[in-house]
Amino acid sequence: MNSAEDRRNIGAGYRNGRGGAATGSVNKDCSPHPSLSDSLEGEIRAFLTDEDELHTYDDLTKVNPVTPTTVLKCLQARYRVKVFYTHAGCTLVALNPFQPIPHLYSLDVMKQYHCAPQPQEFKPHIFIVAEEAYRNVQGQLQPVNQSLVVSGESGAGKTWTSRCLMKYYATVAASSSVVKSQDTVEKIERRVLDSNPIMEAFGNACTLRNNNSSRFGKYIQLQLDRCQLLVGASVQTYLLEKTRVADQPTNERNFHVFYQMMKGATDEQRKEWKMPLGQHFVWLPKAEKTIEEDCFLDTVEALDHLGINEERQRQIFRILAGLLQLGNVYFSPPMNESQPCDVEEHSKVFLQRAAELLCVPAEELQQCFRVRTLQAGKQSVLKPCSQADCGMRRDCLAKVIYAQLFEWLVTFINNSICADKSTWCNFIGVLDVYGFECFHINNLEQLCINYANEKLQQHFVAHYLRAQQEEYVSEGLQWSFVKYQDNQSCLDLIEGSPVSVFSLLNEASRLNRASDANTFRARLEKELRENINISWDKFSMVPHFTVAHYAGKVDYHIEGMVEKNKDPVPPELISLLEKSENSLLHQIFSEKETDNVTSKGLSKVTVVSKFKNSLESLMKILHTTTPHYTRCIKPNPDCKPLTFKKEEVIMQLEACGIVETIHISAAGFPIRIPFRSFIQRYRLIAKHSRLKSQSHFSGMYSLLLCP
Ligand SMILES: Nc1ncnc2c1ncn2[C@@H]1O[C@H](COP(=O)(O)OP(=O)(O)OP(=O)(O)O)[C@@H](O)[C@H]1O
Repeated sequence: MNSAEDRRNIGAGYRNGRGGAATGSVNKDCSPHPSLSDSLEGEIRAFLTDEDELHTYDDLTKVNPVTPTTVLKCLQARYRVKVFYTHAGCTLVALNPFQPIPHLYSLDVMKQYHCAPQPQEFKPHIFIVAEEAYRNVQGQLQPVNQSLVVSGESGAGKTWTSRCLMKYYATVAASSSVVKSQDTVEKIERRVLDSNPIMEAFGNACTLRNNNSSRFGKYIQLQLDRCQLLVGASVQTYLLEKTRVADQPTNERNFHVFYQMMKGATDEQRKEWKMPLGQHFVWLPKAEKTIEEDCFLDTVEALDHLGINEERQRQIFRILAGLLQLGNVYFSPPMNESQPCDVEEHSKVFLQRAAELLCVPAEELQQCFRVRTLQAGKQSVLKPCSQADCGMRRDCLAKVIYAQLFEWLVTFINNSICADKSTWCNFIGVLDVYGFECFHINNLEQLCINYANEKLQQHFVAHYLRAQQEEYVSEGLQWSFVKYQDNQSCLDLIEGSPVSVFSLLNEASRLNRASDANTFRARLEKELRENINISWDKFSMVPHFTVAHYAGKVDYHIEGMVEKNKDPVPPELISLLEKSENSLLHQIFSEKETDNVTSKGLSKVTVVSKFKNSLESLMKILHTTTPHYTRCIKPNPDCKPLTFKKEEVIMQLEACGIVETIHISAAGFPIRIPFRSFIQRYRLIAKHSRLKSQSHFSGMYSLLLCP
């Protein structure tokens, strides 16, 4: 990876081209011409001299010259005086304060932005983005539906921002209600907002980078009726990191809900869940740590509001308690290899408790872990599992139960908050997906997460950086192209056809034998070595491949990747769960055959295929909406209040191409209205002007330069 300094130098070649579109004077200055770079250095120095002024730049398009250094300095100056939002052309940059700033998000502030004739004239704020999207729906300009894309790395503030947006709409889109009784409106807003604590309890966890890290992606569609009132919502989730249930990375925690139960249970519940105070659970690391999100009552209250009755809640918590018990079950190798493994003596009590809580016979549960049933023609043959296999089957049971329970909850939430299609006509979508991840060891989970980020970056590039410039050219405007980093070749590497990392992974997953990491690595190298985005460290002993993502290089370990992609569930486990006397568990596993779990326990669809399909559906939705981008920035890696680390920030700014965005925004035409709407709207005032004749317009849109 380049150092921050290197990248700063690359970026420093750009200059502000404000107002330059018409004259074609946008300088993409990548030339090493000494006099040019000298003069740029001079301009930068001159701009930075007036330090007291730097925080006043509400919109980075006004910075001159626009370079990574000048942009960074302005953001730093603003952060110092506790100004956290800044416009960057079409994007809003949100710096995480890492401390509560209540006055910034009060009801009064919401109302101010909502009621202002020109909210853009107010200080930059996430409410401007929210209000702009809302007014676009009111204005019915095509495309009417809106998407608010919130991106940034882990801990940057995406979930926080999404919650804030939802609260905004729950306030402004309901408070003007006169049509519905206060009761109904309150109920739907409340339900929509209550979906957050539930999904966060079950889908978020404390990681090294964020105490409340979302371990899944979500797109929330807020449904608006003809009067732009919030009448419902629906949630689409993406790729829950279910491995965390049975395997928590060092110094990280399991999903919040387990800690909430452990800390918030009443004596009676403790007894029911077989969770005595002080009991150690292997799958509950760092239980001594207390965080804000450990509040069990909030989750229960939200479950109540969403209409999950007491009995259902009991079933949910019993299942979760059963999973915790499973984590304490260990196996020892048998004396004789032809015999199944033994459950370790001190584990037996946990196996018994798990069986009771999951409402399945303990004997059968034990058998499922220790013995595999093989089909030989019409005959079934029983084969003892190795010690490692027993552990894998235990983990697999926990993961499949947790993932299906999460899915059931999301479906329940949707049934509870989704409005009837006849009652809503437009929507505002809020997208909050996990940020780009690069750990010491990365595997399939990180590959999928980073692939999702590549897709979103591509959407931004295609929608804004490329399409906008192409449009100026097609409109016959004089425009010199601003260079940007296009990530298409990285996407081709990951998902392209006929050969890509995903296609090769799927090919290896289809083979009916255990995969070998070195063989897979050799296959990748043979097929993909031409692609500039993939490389290998020749001296590494660990089978891996390195992908150059738009946000940086990531090494992926291959060991276990193919198995993860298959995500097989032994059929015995599913058959056992179908028999559970916990009616929720029984319902989850017997009512429907999900994509990945069939009654035969086999995976029909690989993880990457399923993920790719769900992302493609998301992209289709995004393409039919008007997007609004918010880039959340994490000012320091330690989540310390009001601490701004330049190196951290510059890397994030560069990764999302903020300088290029500012250039294009500054030089371009920020307002675009389709001709038909433009003429409809302004015909009246143009009686004698050329507007009457469409022949004067060559392109699709009226492009307006802001003053
Ligand atoms: N505008 C804000 N005001 C105050 N605190 C904030 C704000 N935005 C974020 N935070 C703080 O930063 C923490 C991390 O934010 P958040 O959980 O939204 O990050 P994220 O980008 O969603 O991370 P991940 O990708 O790991 O889910 C929050 O828990 C909150 O404490």
